[in-house]
Amino acid sequence: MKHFTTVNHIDDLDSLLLLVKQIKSDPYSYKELGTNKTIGLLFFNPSLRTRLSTQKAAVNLGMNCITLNLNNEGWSLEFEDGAVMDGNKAEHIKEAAQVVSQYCDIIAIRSFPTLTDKEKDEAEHVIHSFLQYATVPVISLEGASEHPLQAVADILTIQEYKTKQKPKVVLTWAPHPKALPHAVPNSFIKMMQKSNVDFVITHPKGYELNPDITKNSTILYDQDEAFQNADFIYAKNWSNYNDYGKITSQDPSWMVTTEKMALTNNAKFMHCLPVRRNQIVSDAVLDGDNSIVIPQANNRTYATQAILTKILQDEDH
Ligand SMILES: NCCC[C@H](NC(=O)CCC(=O)O)C(=O)O
Ligand SMILES: NC(=O)OP(=O)(O)O
Repeated sequence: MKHFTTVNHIDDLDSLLLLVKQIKSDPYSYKELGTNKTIGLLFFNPSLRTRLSTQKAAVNLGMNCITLNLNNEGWSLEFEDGAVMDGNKAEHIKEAAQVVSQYCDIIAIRSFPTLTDKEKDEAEHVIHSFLQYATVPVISLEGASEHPLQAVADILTIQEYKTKQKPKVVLTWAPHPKALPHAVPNSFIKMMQKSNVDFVITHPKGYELNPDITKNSTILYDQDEAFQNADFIYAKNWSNYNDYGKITSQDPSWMVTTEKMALTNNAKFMHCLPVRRNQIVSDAVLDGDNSIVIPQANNRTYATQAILTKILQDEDH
C-alpha cells in the first residue's frame, strides 16, 4: 500500500482484516518495523480518537510520532498555484509538503471540508495537494469526503459483534445542531458495499448523499421501517449534500431512542464519536448494554496499526 486516503485504496479487505485481527491479538508483533521511522500528524481540525490512536499505533510499531496543529500553531498555508502571497498565508503547500517529507517517512493529515465549496471538497483539495508535493506516503486522518481509518475500525467492530453470517446494518441520519461533513458516512457506505452485510441507509427526504457513493445501496425514508430486524444501528449526522453544507432538517424524531431500538433485532449501537447526547442518541441507548461505541473507538488503534504496517512493509521493498 502506497497511500491511504480513501477506502478505494484497500485492494484486499479480507487480508487487511486478518492483519488487523492479528495485530489486535499481539499489538507488538511488528515492533521493529517502524524503528528509525517517523510519522508526522498534521491537524487542520480538532481530534481526540484519531490523534491518540494513530500516535499509539505508530509507537506500537516502534515509530517516532510528531504532531502539528496547523489550525492554530503552524503557518497558514497557501494552496493556490500562482498565488500572490500578500495576504495572511505565510507559506505555500509546495515548500511545506516537501520540507515535512524530509522529516517524516509518512505524513498523515486531517482536513475537514469547507462545506461551502463542493467541488473543492470532492477534489480533496488539501490532501491531494499534499499527495502532489509530498515525497512520502500520505494517510487521511479524515479528509473532506472520506474517513477511511474509521471505516476499517467499523468493519472490524461489526465482524467482532455479529451473531450471524450476514448481519443487517443500518446507517441512520440523526439530528445535530451543526452542519457536519459527509466523510464518515461516505467511507462507511463504501466499506459496507465491500462487506457481506445486508445494508440499508435511512435519512429524511432531501438528505441523499453523493449518488456516485451510495450507488445501488438501499435507501429508505422511513426510519422505523429501516430499523426492522437490524443487527447494527450506525448513527451519524451529515449536512445536506444537494443543498450543499446546509442544515435542512433538525427533526428530533430521527434521534435514536430506546423505542426505536426496540424495532430492531436487539441491535448493537455504533457511532464514530464524538457524539451529541440527546440529539443524535438518547442517554439510555448510549449508556445501554447494546452500545458498542467504546470498543469501536478502541479498534481505531489496530485498524491504523495495520494500515501503517502495510505502508511500511511496501516502503521496505
Ligand atoms: N472524526 C469524527 C467526526 C468528526 C466530525 N464531527 C464533528 O465535527 C462534530 C462536532 C460537534 O459535535 O460539534 C464529522 O462529523 O465528520
Ligand atoms: N472518530 C474520530 O475520528 O474521532 P476524533 O474526531 O476525535 O478523532
